[in-house]
Amino acid sequence: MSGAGVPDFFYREAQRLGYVARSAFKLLQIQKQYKLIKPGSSVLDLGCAPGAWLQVACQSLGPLKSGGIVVGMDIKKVKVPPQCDSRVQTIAADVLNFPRQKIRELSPQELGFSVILSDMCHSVSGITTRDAALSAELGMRALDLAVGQAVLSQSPDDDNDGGDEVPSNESRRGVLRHGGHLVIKLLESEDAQDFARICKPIFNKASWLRPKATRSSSREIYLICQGFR
Ligand SMILES: C[S@@+](CC[C@H](N)C(=O)[O-])C[C@H]1O[C@@H](n2cnc3c(N)ncnc32)[C@H](O)[C@@H]1O
Repeated sequence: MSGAGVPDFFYREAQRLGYVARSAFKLLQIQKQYKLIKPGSSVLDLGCAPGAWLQVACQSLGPLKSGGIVVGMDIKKVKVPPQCDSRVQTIAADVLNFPRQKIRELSPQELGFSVILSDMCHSVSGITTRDAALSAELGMRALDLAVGQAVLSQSPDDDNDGGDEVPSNESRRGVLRHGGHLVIKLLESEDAQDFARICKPIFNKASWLRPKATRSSSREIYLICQGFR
């Protein structure tokens, strides 16, 4: 629905095409422009409910015989939606607390994922600074899960003064494969700009996208990071 409660173009299109939510069109646009998911890709979809990105990710893998896998995680229980095949599985868990090693174990041969998508967000309170801080917390968890603390601690934005607990080997290693891609949803803010500063040196390319299906009232923006170094 649109903000005024009137079904908008993307809502009607989602219904017509069998997508469980209009958000499908955001990932469809990302796929059209960046072609991140390829036949055989292993995809981790963080914040996957109600499952529209699972549908688009599964379609992007191509026919069943091309292989690939899509693992969706959400704090809510998610039923694998229609149009998805046996390559899609979902897990109900809080991404902020779920152990990284358990996520790795869900990837093919425990080698990590080739694409990590984070569309996670809290329900918006309307308090701009609070919403931006919560969005940055979820975005930072996605980035940390993907690249690991070993990489983040080399970032010029890392403010670790040496007094923090030394991370275990496990937390130092991310679950994104080298050459892999990461998409993070954020709300526009100063914090969001820090993500680009951190990601530019550790990926071949990092760029911002505001998909056409984003509602005009929303401050959401996606950081598209390609080619993990
Ligand atoms: C905008 S929705 C995602 C829509 C989804 N990409 C789709 O197309 O169907 C954001 C999701 O993030 C989830 N979320 C928020 N915080 C989370 C957390 N800590 N762990 C897991 N999921 C979380 C919410 O439950 C919500 O379902």
